[in-house]
Amino acid sequence: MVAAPLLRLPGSGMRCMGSRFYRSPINPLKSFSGLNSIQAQRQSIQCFSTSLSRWQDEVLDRTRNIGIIAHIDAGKTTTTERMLFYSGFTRRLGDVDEGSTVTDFLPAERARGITIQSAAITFHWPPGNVDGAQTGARDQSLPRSAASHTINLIDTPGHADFTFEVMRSLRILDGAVCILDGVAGVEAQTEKVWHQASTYKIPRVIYVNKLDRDGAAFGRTVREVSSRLSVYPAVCHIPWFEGVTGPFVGIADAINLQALRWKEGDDGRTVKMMNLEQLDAEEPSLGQELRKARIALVELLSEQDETIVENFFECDEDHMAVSSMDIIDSLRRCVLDPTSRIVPLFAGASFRNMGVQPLLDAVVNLLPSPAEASDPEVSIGGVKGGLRRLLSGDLIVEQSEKASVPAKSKKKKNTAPQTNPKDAIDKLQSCALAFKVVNDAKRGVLVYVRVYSGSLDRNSLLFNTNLHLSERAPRLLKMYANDAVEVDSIPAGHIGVVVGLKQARTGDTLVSYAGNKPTPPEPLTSLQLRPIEVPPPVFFTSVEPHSLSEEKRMQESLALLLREDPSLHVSVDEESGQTLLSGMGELHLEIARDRLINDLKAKASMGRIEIGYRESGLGESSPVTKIFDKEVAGRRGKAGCTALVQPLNGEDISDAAEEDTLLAENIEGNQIIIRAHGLQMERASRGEEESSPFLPPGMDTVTLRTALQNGALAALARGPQFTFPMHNTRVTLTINPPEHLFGGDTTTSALAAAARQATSAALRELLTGPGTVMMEPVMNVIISVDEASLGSVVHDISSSRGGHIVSLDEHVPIPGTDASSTESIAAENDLPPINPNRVYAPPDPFATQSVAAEISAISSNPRTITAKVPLKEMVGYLKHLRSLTAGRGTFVMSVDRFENMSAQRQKAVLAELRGGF
Ligand SMILES: Nc1nc2c(ncn2[C@@H]2O[C@H](COP(=O)(O)OP(=O)(O)OP(=O)(O)O)[C@@H](O)[C@H]2O)c(=O)[nH]1
Repeated sequence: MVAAPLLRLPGSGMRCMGSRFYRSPINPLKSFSGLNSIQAQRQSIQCFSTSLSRWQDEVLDRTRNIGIIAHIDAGKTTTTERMLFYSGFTRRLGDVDEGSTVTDFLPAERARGITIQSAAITFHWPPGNVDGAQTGARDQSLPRSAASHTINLIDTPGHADFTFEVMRSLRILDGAVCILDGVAGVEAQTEKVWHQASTYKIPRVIYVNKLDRDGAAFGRTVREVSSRLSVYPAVCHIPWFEGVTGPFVGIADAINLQALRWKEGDDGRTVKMMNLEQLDAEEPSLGQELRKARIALVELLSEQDETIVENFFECDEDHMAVSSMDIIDSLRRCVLDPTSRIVPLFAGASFRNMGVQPLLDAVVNLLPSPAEASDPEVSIGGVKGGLRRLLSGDLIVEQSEKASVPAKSKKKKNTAPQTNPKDAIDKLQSCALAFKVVNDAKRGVLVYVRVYSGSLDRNSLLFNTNLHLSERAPRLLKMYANDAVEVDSIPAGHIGVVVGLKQARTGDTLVSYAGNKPTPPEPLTSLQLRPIEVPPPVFFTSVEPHSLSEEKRMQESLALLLREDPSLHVSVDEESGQTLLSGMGELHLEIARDRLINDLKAKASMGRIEIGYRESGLGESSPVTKIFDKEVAGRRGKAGCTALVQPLNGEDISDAAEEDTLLAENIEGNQIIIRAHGLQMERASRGEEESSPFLPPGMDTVTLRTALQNGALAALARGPQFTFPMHNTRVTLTINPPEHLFGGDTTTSALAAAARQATSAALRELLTGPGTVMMEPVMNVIISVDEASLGSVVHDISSSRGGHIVSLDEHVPIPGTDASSTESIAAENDLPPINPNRVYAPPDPFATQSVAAEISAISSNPRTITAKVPLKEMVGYLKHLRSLTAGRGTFVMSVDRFENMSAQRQKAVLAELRGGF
């Protein structure tokens, strides 16, 4: 008996899902009426300024900046495509396998069927416009999904090579949907991204996808969530398998006590919905299970949330009688509470067009608006804290106190004069993070920004605190995947695009400020939003232009690639003149090659992808002085300096700072110290350094410093024995002005050349003295396996691959991705483990007795191996792991550090390199 007609709602039918099914008591169209719009207009005329800010607050309240995170292939792109379709954004369903998706729009992404770049897309859910006509105080008796919301969706890549890209996207999200593959369960990459999201305290909901596939095990996945992600899954949906063991046809919803059945083979807009009684008639066992799920949900929430306990008592302790609104509110409180371990969990099969609309409702109902999101971390002049504290002035006061205490041995004269810190913060007009740079064939370079405070206006001057330069923002856009709408400003909490910036790179902080000075007042110049560390590259390849005339074009394209992706590095081998591109993984470089050659049309070819070994000195050189005196490009240049190289044994940078230190910096695994004895700087009346009798006319200390640093870096790029870049090396350059500077003859190129020659000579000196050693990248590897394969995997790692096991079943922080993740994982580790057998999960219909036993062994006891293994031994490991674990094993890895190689290993690797792989 069919209890409710198959629904095909009028028009596109797309609005119906998000709205009508889940905000049952109202007519969704009513709140969008023209009458409301006229009233809103009148109100805005009466009290423009207050209503404008209220309007902005309301718009912000109806905004969600969310991301989708998951293991590779869990179905992020497929789910995103459905979201775009149901929201009315696209008219047809994109297909990853056909290469017709909206979000993976780069040719390389379409060809490979994977997401490489994050794309930010804006759409509305439920469909409609979020404008003044709709805003107004929210009707508290209705879920938020009763009104249209703006969703800015960042599609993040899932492959481990793009971890940096994931981190970059994560820090601008206010909430996230974590997609799990219902067959594979919780995978290694999921765990990694999950912990990274915990670092930024991002509220999450979980979506178990692919429930239509053979072997899908929803119950097992739920239990894995508790044991491996260390959270309590609040099961809001349970899957509906027709006749218990038949195909997946829909979901039963424990929040609203109803079931949704999608029409088979349809585009997903036609849904049959039924209440509990109707479900009992159609699928009695599912009705019974739904009751159990509702009881479990209310019980779980009661453990965390006082209010739901009161609601429960008001309903005479009847779990079924608690209203769906009370449950949604309770879930929302738990999701937004950073101390809560409850995470709502939903079910679906995006590819079969099932489950996506209720997931969108969950995004709107449960994830935070930008105003509710956690305070983003900033650093300013060496002090870290929340942006809100900065804006209140507290953080900047703390910073100025710190800056005014002179470091014991630090030279004070380089610090710029400080304005009153409160004045500086008053001058801050907006603060934004450039989270993505994309080269668009039609529109040029697009810089995606998330605005955190104030409003980024068209034509404003933006100071880039990473590059220390200002750029004007000539055009602003709101992006809709590949399409764009021009706007005058991007307010706080929103995501948009700045067109026309020539320098800004991914990850840079941009600030605008009052006044017309070229730089903002100190210490705003050092303001950084959510800084992240770029891990060192471990693979490299050479890039060769097809002809000399193509060289310039190739270098421009490489520069653009680097703006897009700061985890790529370009260096030039001084001796061979070869350009080397290095990155995080083989796939990372392959994609870079595709981008360079196919998308940016550089006429160049790339060599073999190789492991990036390093070289390091085994002792100290003696000081080497070089005077460069040559004519370069028709101009005489003369400069000198003394270089000393030493191995770096974990010394802190501050150990090196002395009275005459011009620079002390850690760069790419090395340390550069520059000293200038007796430069005799003269100061201007304002206290700033002005000139020195030794400095050539027009040259300041910054130029001097940069030239010397560049010279040292060029020399460090090539080790004296093995030609690999130097690592773990401290270079100290000393300038004695009367001996090394020669007035007008001292050019920046002469300074750089002198620094390079002196450093290279000091490095060569090592060969006749203590010698050098090759270093190799050693990876921190986390492998997930089942109990049965544990022994063989451990044996393989420790005997065949020369790795050593660090721990079993413990989360070890992954260095190199983010410093603070160490704390967050440690904090997560401190939480008591959750017993998966005490977590509610519906039975898996396809589990036979033996399969069930195996599943329970896996889910109650999945094993995690943490090991340190040389990268060389990990090339092609996935295939091997799969064969050892009957396809179930997964792993993630990141660079731990570079380690000295034994003489024997060094010999073997060199022989292999000479003979080719
Ligand atoms: N059977 C089934 N297949 C699905 C489902 N969702 C996605 N897929 C398939 O799974 C594969 C991976 O899907 P994607 O959407 O590209 O996954 P992704 O997570 O975006 O992958 P990356 O971008 O590479 O990280 C594709 O072949 C999809 O067709 C589903 O619900 N059921």
